[in-house]
Amino acid sequence: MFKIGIVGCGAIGSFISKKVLDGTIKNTKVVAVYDKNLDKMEELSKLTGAKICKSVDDLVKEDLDLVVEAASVRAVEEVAEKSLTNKKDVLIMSVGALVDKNLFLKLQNLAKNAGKKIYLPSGAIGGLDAIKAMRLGKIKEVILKTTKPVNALEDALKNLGYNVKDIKEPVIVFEGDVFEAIKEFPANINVSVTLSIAAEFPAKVMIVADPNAKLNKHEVIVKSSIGKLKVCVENVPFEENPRTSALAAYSAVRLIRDLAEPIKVGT
Ligand SMILES: NC(=O)C1=CN([C@@H]2O[C@H](COP(=O)(O)OP(=O)(O)OC[C@H]3O[C@@H](n4cnc5c(N)ncnc54)[C@H](OP(=O)(O)O)[C@@H]3O)[C@@H](O)[C@H]2O)C=CC1
Ligand SMILES: O=C([O-])CC(=O)C(=O)O
Repeated sequence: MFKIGIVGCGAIGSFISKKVLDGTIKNTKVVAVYDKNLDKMEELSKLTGAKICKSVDDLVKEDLDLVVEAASVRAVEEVAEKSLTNKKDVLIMSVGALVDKNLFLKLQNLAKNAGKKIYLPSGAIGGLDAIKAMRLGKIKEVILKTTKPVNALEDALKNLGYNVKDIKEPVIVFEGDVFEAIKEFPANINVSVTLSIAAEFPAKVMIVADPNAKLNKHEVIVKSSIGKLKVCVENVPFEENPRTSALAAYSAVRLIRDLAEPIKVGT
């Protein structure tokens, strides 16, 4: 039996758990959960039978094959560092944290020394398989244009001083590099960091708030010496958390399920 611990019992953590329970992810059990939100943690524990942990320290001491971080950019350093130090593989959803080169290198070294893996799912975008291959040529430009409904961007927009009720037509609310993008939209644009890590090239990012949009749209463009890639995904958002695309959670489910598969498809 493959044993998982989950930090962050929100939309993605709960979805992964349901896919363990319904057998989409086979021979697997969610054995431990942790969340700073007690209600969500208790709810997920009730659903899965997993042990409620008092802290990340408690969770990583359990007998686990994989720790899933599905909490927040701010949680990543503690969760990943403690997982690897305690000889556990870790899957990171809040990939945005890895925009910090020092953290990226620290975790990479910890993983190497522990003989453990850090998994970064494709999340809410597509095309990383091709981009990773293109990277072996010369990457010239990486662009991500994200369009989300206004309510999906609400927290970040309020912090930036927008009165969200005044947004009546599509507005470009951000244009800049991946480093600024994840700082200003930490819960909305993790994908820009995943993309930049896959390409090993910093993405240019544009974020559009569209009051008429119903879907989370990500348009990825990569220009390289090997060719040009254009991928556009239009994702259904989660009801429980409209900031998050369903595809992001499905991508994590697929990654965990594939760990046990003998045949690997895609780069
Ligand atoms: N890689 C990708 O493509 C994508 C990544 N994401 C990222 O994945 C993560 C999970 O997303 P989602 O499930 O939708 O988010 P949710 O907000 O639905 O769930 C996150 C849960 O984690 C809790 N939490 C936050 N910080 C901590 C912490 N430091 N320690 C313990 N618990 C914590 C939250 O508590 P509370 O509610 O009290 O804040 C909440 O219960 C987010 O960081 C999100 O930005 C999302 C979509 C795509
Ligand atoms: O789910 C999405 O559409 C993307 C997202 O929130 C993120 O990358 O943080």
